[in-house]
Amino acid sequence: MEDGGRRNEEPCRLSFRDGRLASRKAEEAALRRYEAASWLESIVGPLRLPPLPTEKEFHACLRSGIVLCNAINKIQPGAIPKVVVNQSAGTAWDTQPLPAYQYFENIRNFLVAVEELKLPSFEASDLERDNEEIGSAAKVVDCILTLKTYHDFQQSNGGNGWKHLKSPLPLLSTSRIKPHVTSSGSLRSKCLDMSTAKMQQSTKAKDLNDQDALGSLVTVLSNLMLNSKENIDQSLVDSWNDGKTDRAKLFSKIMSSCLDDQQLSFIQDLWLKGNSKGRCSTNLLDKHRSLPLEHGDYNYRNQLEAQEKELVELKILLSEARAEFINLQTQIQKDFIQLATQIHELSVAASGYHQAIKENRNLYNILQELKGNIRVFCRIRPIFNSQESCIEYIGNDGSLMVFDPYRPHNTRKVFQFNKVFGPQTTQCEVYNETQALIRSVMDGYNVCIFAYGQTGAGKTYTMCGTSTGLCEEIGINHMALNDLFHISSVREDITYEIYVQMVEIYNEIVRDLLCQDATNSKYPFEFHPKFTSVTH
Ligand SMILES: Nc1ncnc2c1ncn2[C@@H]1O[C@H](COP(=O)(O)OP(=O)(O)OP(=O)(O)O)[C@@H](O)[C@H]1O
Repeated sequence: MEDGGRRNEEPCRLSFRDGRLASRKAEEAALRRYEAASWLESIVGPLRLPPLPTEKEFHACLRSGIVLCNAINKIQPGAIPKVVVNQSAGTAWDTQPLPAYQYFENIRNFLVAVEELKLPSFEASDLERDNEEIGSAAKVVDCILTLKTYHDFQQSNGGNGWKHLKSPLPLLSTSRIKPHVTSSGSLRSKCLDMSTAKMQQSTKAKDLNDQDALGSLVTVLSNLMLNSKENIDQSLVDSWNDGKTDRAKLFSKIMSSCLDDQQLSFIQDLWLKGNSKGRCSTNLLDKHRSLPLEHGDYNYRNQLEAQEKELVELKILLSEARAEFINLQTQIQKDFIQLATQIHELSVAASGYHQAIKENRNLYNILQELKGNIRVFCRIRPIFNSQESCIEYIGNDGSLMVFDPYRPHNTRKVFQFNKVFGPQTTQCEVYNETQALIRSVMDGYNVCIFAYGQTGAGKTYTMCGTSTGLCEEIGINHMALNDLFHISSVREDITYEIYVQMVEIYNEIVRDLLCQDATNSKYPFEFHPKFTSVTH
């Protein structure tokens, strides 16, 4: 009552679903009928059936048994020695109907022939006019399509191999299958009768080594399974037909649902022998492995076991490598953290260092200021030839006493300088006294060094050196520039731009010494990227 009540609650939904299912099944049955009719026409000639014959039209065509007998005789010559025909009408099925007993003889002969081929059969009554049993039409179509498959298989393999197999249909489609079906009626019990095939496997199945034969076998088995699809889940059939699912897997699934272990073992033996690449389904392999093997199958089993062993070893290696990788990764992370800490410490130290340098520079420049922003040095040139020296005394404190050699007692004079360089003083010693000021230039201070004296006193010699090219005789200008470039290269954090001008002031005339035009005296002159120096 409750069920009935529930059904009444959703009548539309249930009837719609049922209607869709029925329509789909009817459509499928029509297609299969079309396929069967087309094949029969290709074998026995035109049947004068409409393109999509109804079940009634199809049965009417087959009812005399002439078409079926002719078809089986074509694919198995002599299967039915005598086909009863209407002499007046020839072999056409739709001219004059035969008496019932005559066409019954044809149908009976056909069914016997089919049975001898161990193909799915049906009952003669399935073709009777008043038989409306559900599935009777499908059984006839199944039988014809299996006959078609058998024919295709024969053509592709020269007739070899088929006899090893029995179709599932004799077991399932007709009343003859009933003794084989278990009381539970489960799908697993509805299996192929492979016992005969198993016995013959060692002799004839060995012929199926070649890939084409194996492919055909798969096709045939698949078609058989699908032809007997009342034994298979509708979902599997749908999956097969939609073409999206991997057919090899689907085949394996179908086989698993229709065959028992022994039968699976047989199919698998064939598959393994024909498929050296081992592409067969894993499920089948597992089932195959659990069964006792015949001689010759041990190679496959050994190969499988060796590969499994290698796989296990590879897995162990992989896990070890993975663990090692994780260790390394952890170690690298630790190293990175340590490195980051050290870099941070270094940057702190560097900033402290820069601060210290800055303070140092400031102190340095303060010291220069304290020493005096203007410093006056005196350099005494060596005496040449017969000249007489006028130097009386040179003090370390920058004092200098001179006298007139012609009047030595009355003319002594003392002068005070920051420093006095004697006649033996080298260029380097003179530069050392000015170097501290020159370095202040690099910290932004303005510095001017110039030489003053009478003609021939040694101004040019001191500032520019001589043209001998000797290193110890280069002047203060060159040494100062060397020093400036050295400091700029050491202080990488500061970019310096250095320009050079060389000017002569002589007789109140200013002249650019680096200019191509020596007469140019228009001041200010263009800067040259060398150094700046002024001589007097
Ligand atoms: N300290 C020194 N040691 C050796 N030779 C010197 C020294 N000073 C100058 N001389 C030499 O004395 C000569 C005259 O020097 P210099 O040309 O430098 O004088 P000046 O002051 O530049 O003269 P002017 O004003 O006429 O240009 C040069 O031959 C020079 O080599």
